Amino acid sequence: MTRITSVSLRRVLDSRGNPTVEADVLTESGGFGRAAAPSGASTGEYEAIELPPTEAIAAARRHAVPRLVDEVYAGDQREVDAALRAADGTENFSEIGANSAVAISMAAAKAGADVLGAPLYQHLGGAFRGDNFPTPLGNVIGGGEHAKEATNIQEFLAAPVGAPSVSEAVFANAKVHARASEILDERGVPAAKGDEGAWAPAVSDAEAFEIMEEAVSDVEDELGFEIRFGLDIAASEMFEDGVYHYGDETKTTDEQIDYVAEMVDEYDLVYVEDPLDENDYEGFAELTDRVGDRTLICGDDLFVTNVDRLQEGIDVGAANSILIKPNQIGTLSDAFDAVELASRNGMDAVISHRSGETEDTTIAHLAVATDAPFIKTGTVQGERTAKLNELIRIADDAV
Ligand SMILES: O=C(O)[C@@H](CO)OP(=O)(O)O
Ligand SMILES: [Mg+2]
Repeated sequence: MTRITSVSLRRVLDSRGNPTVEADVLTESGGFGRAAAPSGASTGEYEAIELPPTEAIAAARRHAVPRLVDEVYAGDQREVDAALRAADGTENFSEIGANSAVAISMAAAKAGADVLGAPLYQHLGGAFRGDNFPTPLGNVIGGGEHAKEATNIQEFLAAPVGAPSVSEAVFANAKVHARASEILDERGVPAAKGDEGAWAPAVSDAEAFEIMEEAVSDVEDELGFEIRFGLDIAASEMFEDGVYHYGDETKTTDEQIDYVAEMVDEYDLVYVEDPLDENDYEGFAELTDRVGDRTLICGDDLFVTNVDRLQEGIDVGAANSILIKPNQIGTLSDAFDAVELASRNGMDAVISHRSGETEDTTIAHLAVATDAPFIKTGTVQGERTAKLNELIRIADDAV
């Protein structure tokens, strides 16, 4: 039997040194699952609500735990997540906190997998899951909300699309990260690291494009397979008073669309996330119309893993992919619904970490379970390598 017999919650450290919620779920037959909530810095306006961990834990103990313990089967994820929603009673988890909800949802999934003796990706993806692996999008240079005084564009992401295996892809991104450091050195530019372990040099976006192009092509030559790159512009963070702010310069929406379209062609970008403000479905649609045949235009803050917002986007052709972050919506069931709606409409679903992370590896399993073309989960740094190494283990049948 997989009935949940205990849910315990505690505060643990995240990678920024902030407290976050960790959940342990135990079942009648001895199944065990543990998971921790990640946390964003460049959060979308429409994300589910993250409460201060102490409050989220107290509220979840009061409202959610009694609805789970002795009531729900860990293997029945829909039932677990419905109990979380019922316990919360709001649209956006403002009562128990999306951080408590997602930690419990993921921990229950792991307990369910444990009971079955199956790896999590198989429990979530089913026996007839494909045998594809996601290409890791690796954050190599970044700024925005993740590092002060660095690039305006939040993330420059290496994408080893031609790697023959997930392991070679992971190591390729690490090489691009190392090569970018050498190039910065050659140019005499010192660089600290941002929240996700990307280099955070005080260079212009134009210079970051050059460095990425050089780093990617050097590693491509060395390894002999295709490596491209992409961006998370996180444009909502730049958008104020109707214009996009690049330091002292500004761009109107039309100029922003032209700029991104030009960069897609000049650098053969494989992926562009949040090129426009989170409320600008029309701008997204125009850009997708212009370049969506040759690159992924991905909605993160635009869709916030929410099926209603995604449906709005589908109706106007606002993007051709969606970023999936379980904590933006609060449960794995909701995240799966978003993946399903996207794929029914011919859109790609890309699975993603947050800038504040823990050693939790759930998203590696989620990416394999959902057959995601890409997973965005950093390049180096422990909380990022936890997921990358888990992908290697999954490919090696070692989880
Ligand atoms: O914008 C993003 O895609 C993420 C992760 O890279 O950042 P944050 O978690 O700060 O929202
Ligand atoms: Mg983003």
